Amino acid sequence: MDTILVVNAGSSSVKFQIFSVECEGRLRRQIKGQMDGIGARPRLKASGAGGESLADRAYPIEAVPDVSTAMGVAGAWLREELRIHPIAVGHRVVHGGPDYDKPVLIDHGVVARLERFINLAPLHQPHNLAPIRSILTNFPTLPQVACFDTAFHRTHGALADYYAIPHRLHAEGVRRYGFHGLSYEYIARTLPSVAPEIAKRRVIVAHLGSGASMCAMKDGRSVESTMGFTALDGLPMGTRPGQLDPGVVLYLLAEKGMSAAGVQDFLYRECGLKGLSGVSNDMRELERSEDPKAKLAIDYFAYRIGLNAGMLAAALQGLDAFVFTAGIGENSATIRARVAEQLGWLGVALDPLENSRHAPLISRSGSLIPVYVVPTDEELMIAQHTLSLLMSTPSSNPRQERVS
Ligand SMILES: Nc1ncnc2c1ncn2[C@@H]1O[C@H](COP(=O)(O)OP(=O)(O)O)[C@@H](O)[C@H]1O
Ligand SMILES: CC(=O)OP(=O)(O)O
Ligand SMILES: [Mg+2]
Repeated sequence: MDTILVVNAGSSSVKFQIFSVECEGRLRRQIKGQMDGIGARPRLKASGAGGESLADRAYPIEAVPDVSTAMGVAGAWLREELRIHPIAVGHRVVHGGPDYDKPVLIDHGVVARLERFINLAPLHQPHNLAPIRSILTNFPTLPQVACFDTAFHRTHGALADYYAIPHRLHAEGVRRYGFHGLSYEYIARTLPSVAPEIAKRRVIVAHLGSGASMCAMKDGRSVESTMGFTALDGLPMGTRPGQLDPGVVLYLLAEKGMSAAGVQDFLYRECGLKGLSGVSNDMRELERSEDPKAKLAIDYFAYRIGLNAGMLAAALQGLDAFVFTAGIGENSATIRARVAEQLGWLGVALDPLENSRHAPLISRSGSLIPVYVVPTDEELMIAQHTLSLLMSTPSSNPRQERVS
């Protein structure tokens, strides 16, 4: 059986999936797993196509100290115990910079170019590149494909690409990229089947997970996004503040004597829902908490989503539908209801029963703007890109280069 391994490496976890390549290039998910708690309480969990558990193993902290090691452990489990030898590996890479507007076959030159963006995505890029390097070293002939979070947004116009700073900085890459593009691309490709009446129209998609952003889409293409040069901008997130006056950064540097590295760490790890609530970065815990600051963090999250939706509706010059996706968007009826309240002025009216059931369409029949919940699937998107790139690049010839 020909299989594709998909790797989505985050700051403290490595998620992976195995897809089999069926006839006519169809993909079927065979295994879904993750190694999380890296550096704290490492645990490998995996399930098969029917949801049955294939592994649930805890490791001592020193056995899995980093993402690279985690990838090695998960890879050894797939190869040695399940005898899986993929024909290719597809990776999520968060930052592709100005040059990559589509997935690319990886070689050492590509890795060197992507290393330039490590400081622009410090929570993600180093972890995205670690498994790529480790596979390049250990299986140099195994084709690897990088799929970028930024690529989907490269269709946005020049006005959406600029900051009001001197042109020379734009020329060297200081631009508004936007992220979560693999998720938005999946939603754009899925809308024609789940909601054909709005797929070609003006849609705001809210990807609300640990990282959170919104994308203004028209005819399935990105027109605007709340994220910019880095994945810090826009909505408040688990540990990132979202939109922030750059004067705050100057204050931290000049008045608080923080170093650049200290500010980076602060902005990526200490702010957002965690900083504002002082309780947790996890929305489930905030929803359970009685602490008034947890309530404030939830209010702030919903308020900022409402404000940003107004901005994106202006970019689209109107709005025909709103879509929720990702961990919070797919699972939290409470947050969806709070966001819908913020969008009431646009004519959004939720159906509480459909919302509590996480139905695909959660607005009332009279709602001026229909509201959908569409589960995202970044991994399937990566597998599809990987397969099509392999098929269109004869030199990568996966069947000849299979590792055994
Ligand atoms: N049932 C739920 N209710 C509220 N929030 C949830 C629920 N399930 C997951 N979440 C939230 O989803 C977020 C993680 O989303 P996810 O898309 O998996 O993020 P990432 O891929 O960036 O790690 C966490 O904040 C988690 O609390
Ligand atoms: C880009 C980004 O914020 O990704 P994630 O939501 O996976 O942290
Ligand atoms: Mg994510």
